[in-house]
Amino acid sequence: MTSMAFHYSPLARSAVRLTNRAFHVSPCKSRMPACVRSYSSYPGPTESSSDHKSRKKVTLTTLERTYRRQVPITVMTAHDYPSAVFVDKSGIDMCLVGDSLAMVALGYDNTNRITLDEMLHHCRAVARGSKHPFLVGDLPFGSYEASPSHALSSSIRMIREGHMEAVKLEGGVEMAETIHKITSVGIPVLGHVGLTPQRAAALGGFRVQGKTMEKAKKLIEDALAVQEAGAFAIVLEAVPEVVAKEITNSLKVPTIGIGAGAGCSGQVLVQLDMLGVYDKLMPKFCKLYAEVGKATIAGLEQYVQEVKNGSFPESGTHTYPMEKGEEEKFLKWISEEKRDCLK
Ligand SMILES: Nc1nc(=O)c2c([nH]1)NC[C@@H]1CN(c3ccc(C(=O)N[C@@H](CCC(=O)O)C(=O)O)cc3)CN21
Ligand SMILES: CC(C)C(=O)C(=O)O
Repeated sequence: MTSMAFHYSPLARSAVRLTNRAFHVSPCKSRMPACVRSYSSYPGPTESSSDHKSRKKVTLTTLERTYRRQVPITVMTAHDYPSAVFVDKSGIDMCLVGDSLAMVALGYDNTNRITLDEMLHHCRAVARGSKHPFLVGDLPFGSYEASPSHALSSSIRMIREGHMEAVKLEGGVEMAETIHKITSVGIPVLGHVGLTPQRAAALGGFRVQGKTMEKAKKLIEDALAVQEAGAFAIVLEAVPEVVAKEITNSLKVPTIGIGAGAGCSGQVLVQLDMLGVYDKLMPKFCKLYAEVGKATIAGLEQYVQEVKNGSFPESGTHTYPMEKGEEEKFLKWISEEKRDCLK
């Protein structure tokens, strides 16, 4: 496709050049639920600060408006129902079922083992939990590289069987024809350039990309090709801050950075990393926002201790009574049975 060849020139950059400042978004008011059912000792879920009940569904139009207003787009991964509910409740704009789940949720050493069928299983669970964010499913390794039509059938499955609204795929200039094919039938595509983990072996591991002038130029060409092929946004993973900023300024679509600095139009992190759950790998770019892993182990250890010493479960609190008067009758019958047995 000759039309897909891009030659970057800093002078020919898009007119919609955005300055990426830190934008202050006023927090939504928090509201307690009017009525909390309490038929068990579990008090029920509480409302988060983003007041998810009154939230509108995020669509491509919403995302475009957010980008135009220069408000950073928030993206977070989810891989199952509870992690999707957390994303939904916290006011995140876009929920990504990333193939990093192969590592963080399934324990593989890289992302290439997971199949499309396995991804679809996780995507459906996420779709059940995340009702407001825009939903993107990652096309896993092997499900889109062979040909544009192979990629299109995988994308259709992602929408129909995975209940996602868009797909993400890794690659630059070489994937432009594929992205064009998918977007031309109305399936939104999120591009992904820079460190593309599915190609980690060829890249020599999970390495920062675009560290030399020549490699940075190639990244800009890749991003422009992905944009021109119809991607609605592009993930920039592990690229120097200055390069990510320049790519962002060159594009008419938002960039979603991960390890790419604050100059991007939005940010994404892997949920189990930023919550301090996954402990095998912690990329330099990841900030720890909670220590859920530590809290979980402390909770489990206390449970072990209390079961062993008999303080859990507590009678009356975690137990069920018989109907009124039935316990006495039952105990009396038991003692009579025992007496009969001893005869
Ligand atoms: N749990 C998890 N979090 C992720 O963010 C993530 C995955 N898994 N798996 C797929 C990719 C791989 N990612 C990674 C993993 C490690 C580094 C990392 O440690 N990079 C080194 C720099 C190496 C170099 O100099 O090139 C670093 O210091 O951050 C970066 C991205 C991001 N993705
Ligand atoms: C980190 C994001 C961008 C991703 O690709 C994933 O979670 O797989």
